[in-house]
Amino acid sequence: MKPVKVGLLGLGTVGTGVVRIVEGHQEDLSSQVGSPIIIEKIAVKNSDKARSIQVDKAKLTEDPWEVIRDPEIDVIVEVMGGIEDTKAYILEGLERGKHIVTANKDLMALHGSEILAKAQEKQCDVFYEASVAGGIPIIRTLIEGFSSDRILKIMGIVNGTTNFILTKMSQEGASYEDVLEEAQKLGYAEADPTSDVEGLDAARKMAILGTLGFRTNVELKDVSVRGISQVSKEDITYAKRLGYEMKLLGIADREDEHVSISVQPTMVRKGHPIASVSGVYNAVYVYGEAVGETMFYGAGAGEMPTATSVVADLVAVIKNLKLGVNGLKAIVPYKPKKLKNDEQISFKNFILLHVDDKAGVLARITQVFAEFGVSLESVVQQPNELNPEAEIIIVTHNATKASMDKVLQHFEGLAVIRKIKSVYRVEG
Ligand SMILES: NC(=O)C1=CN([C@@H]2O[C@H](COP(=O)(O)OP(=O)(O)OC[C@H]3O[C@@H](n4cnc5c(N)ncnc54)[C@H](OP(=O)(O)O)[C@@H]3O)[C@@H](O)[C@H]2O)C=CC1
Ligand SMILES: N[C@@H](CC=O)C(=O)O
Ligand code: NA
Repeated sequence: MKPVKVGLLGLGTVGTGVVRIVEGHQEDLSSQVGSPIIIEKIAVKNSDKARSIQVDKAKLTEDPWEVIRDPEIDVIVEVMGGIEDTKAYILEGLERGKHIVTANKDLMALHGSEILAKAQEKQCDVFYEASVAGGIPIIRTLIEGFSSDRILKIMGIVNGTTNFILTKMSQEGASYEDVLEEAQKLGYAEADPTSDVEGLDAARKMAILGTLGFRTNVELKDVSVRGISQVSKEDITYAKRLGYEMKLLGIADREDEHVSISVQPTMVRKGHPIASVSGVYNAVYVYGEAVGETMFYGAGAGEMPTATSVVADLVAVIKNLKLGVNGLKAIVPYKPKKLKNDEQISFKNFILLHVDDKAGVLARITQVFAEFGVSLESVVQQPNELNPEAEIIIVTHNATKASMDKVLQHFEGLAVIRKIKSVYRVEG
């Protein structure tokens, strides 16, 4: 029973959880893999920093290369974040025959195919369950659970920080800035929270899910992204009044082998299972041709949920080590990529307009929709209490993105429309 030696890159929110679980669940873990698991070395930025757990100082180093080059280490667990330097550490680790577990979606979304190719060449494992929806085993589910099905749609609340913010804004009327600060304190937000609130973090996760779900190489540049920084309390109030919850939703779908992947604030009808996912919780809804609707729910960020996935990957690597089957190719993105164009992408829309309060305005507006072939589900006009203008709230039926863009372009030049206040995708 030779112990398996692990090198840890990073001892922040996630790294601390990894140490807690490896130490706290040692008996259970070693009985599953057949040998003790030892965290041999840990790279940190500042080895003098006070930590919330006790670690043997002799294990700490400020030089990640020391971990990578240690011949005793079998598996590298990368939970320090970063892209270019981190990629170099991981590639060198693989070159030296070390298996990799990472929580780093930034890295996997941008360089996943190169890293996985290197892993293949070296017959090593690279597992990255924590990179999408922290504590939810969604990557394993797409690779193994749905290996027999053909996935048509994936919808995900895959960023805990923004779901936490939108929930607090909706339920408590809290301000965007205050809630963001709270999410940072709780360890949910990225080092630079712009990537959370502007949707980039979710886009990276959707690129990973899209690749696994559709077996085609979805790259970050294929994902259209809009974040939540422009979502106002007023928008959230309207959403609730109409029976929707505002969510930052990643949506990946395919029809006839053409795919589209996007991230945007979306009004989700309250009856849909994803509408009730609140706080830091994440959920991934998967629709498969054979299985139909499924949904996976759990904490998407935070120390212990994320570390659970990291350590589960570690267990998987060690089991493979014992069986001598590391480096098996799990998902091959073998399909040529065909992205939908704007004529093929279609969804329902919510539009809030501020307009002149006079006769004929509503007719003029509905005429524009008709001109571009957009059919309407509902239209409500109400006076604006503060201004001598009216508000028109429109929900369309499914409309192509191309025709909606034309409608909105036309509205820009229409004198009776004072302002296109908000436009959101509607789901559910
Ligand atoms: N936080 C979360 O809920 C989740 C995070 N992730 C991902 O996990 C990874 C880690 O996140 P998180 O734990 O929150 O990050 P933290 O910022 O809390 O921790 C980063 C750790 O890495 C160390 N580190 C940073 N740069 C270097 C460097 N150049 N050399 C050596 N050590 C370094 C830091 O050292 P020091 O302690 O000395 O500062 C720290 O221990 C990221 O990729 C993140 O995207 C994924 C899912 C959820
Ligand atoms: N910042 C991310 C952390 C997990 O990936 C989030 O808020 O979901
Ligand atoms: Na996960």
